[in-house]
Formats: sequence, C-alpha cells, structure tokens
Amino acid sequence: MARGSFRKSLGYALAGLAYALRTQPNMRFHFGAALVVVALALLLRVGVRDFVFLLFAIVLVVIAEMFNTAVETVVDLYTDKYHPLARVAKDVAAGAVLLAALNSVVVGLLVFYPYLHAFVRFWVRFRGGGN
Ligand SMILES: Nc1ncnc2c1ncn2[C@@H]1O[C@H](COP(=O)(O)OP(=O)(O)OP(=O)(O)O)[C@@H](O)[C@H]1O
Repeated sequence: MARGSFRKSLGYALAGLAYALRTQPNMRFHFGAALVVVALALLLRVGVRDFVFLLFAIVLVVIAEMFNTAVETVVDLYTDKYHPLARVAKDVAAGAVLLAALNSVVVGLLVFYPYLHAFVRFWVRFRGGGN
C-alpha cells in the first residue's frame, strides 16, 4: 500500500471515530467511563494483566458501538420507513453493544473486587474506631 494511500485511509478511519464521538451520546459516555476506569486502574496500580483485561473490555465496547453506528447509518440510508428487517438489523447491533457493556462491567468488578474489598474492610475498621 502506498504511503499516501495509507495516510488517506487513516484519515477516513479517524473521521469515522470522530463522527461516532460527535453524534453518539452513548459513545461519549463509553469514553468518559473508560477514562475513569483507566485513571482508577493507574491510581490503584493494578497489575499489567488486569490492565490488559480492562483495555480489552473497553475497546470491545467502543468497537461494538462503532459497528452499531455503522449499521444504523446504513439502515437509515436504505429506508426511513418501518421495515421488520431494518428493526432486526438495528436490534441485533444494539444487542452486541449491550453484550460488550455487560462484559465490561463483569471484567471491571472482577479486576477491582480485591481493591474494593480491601477498601470496605479498611472503611469498616476506620468507622468502628479501630476495633
Ligand atoms: N426503519 C426502521 N424499521 C423498523 N424499526 C426501526 C427502524 N428504525 C429504527 N427502528 C427500531 O427503533 C429502534 C431504535 O432505532 P434508532 O435508529 O433510533 O436507534 P437508537 O438506538 O435510538 O440509536 P442511537 O444508538 O443513536 O441512540 C431500533 O433498535 C429498532 O428496533
């Protein structure tokens, strides 16, 4: 692939990412949540393996949301009338986002559980006056 062509392709791909961020409130929410999770992971100094699990879960949600946006756009391009197949296409794409989001919640709970547990124990002791 020529270098100019690679640059162009990269530009199109970044434009797609920017479009999804600009037009999809869900996408902005995912990015915000991802920033919080990454900041928390850095703050708590989670291990490299746990960090990789978190990154995979985050990127999976973003990818699912982008494909969802692509499917919605193509369906809307094809028809603005009600069609059962249009509904199926959009519902299945939305289902993929839901699955990825649920996965990210489970991964987050598993990774952060030891820290949350330690924090709660510390808090209970602290509130109990050290007994
Ligand atoms: N042309 C259509 N024909 C049949 N059902 C449709 C059609 N367009 C949308 N729907 C139904 O309405 C739901 C919501 O569609 P819409 O395009 O508003 O997606 P959305 O989930 O609101 O998008 P966003 O991710 O932007 O919030 C779809 O999941 C589908 O069930």
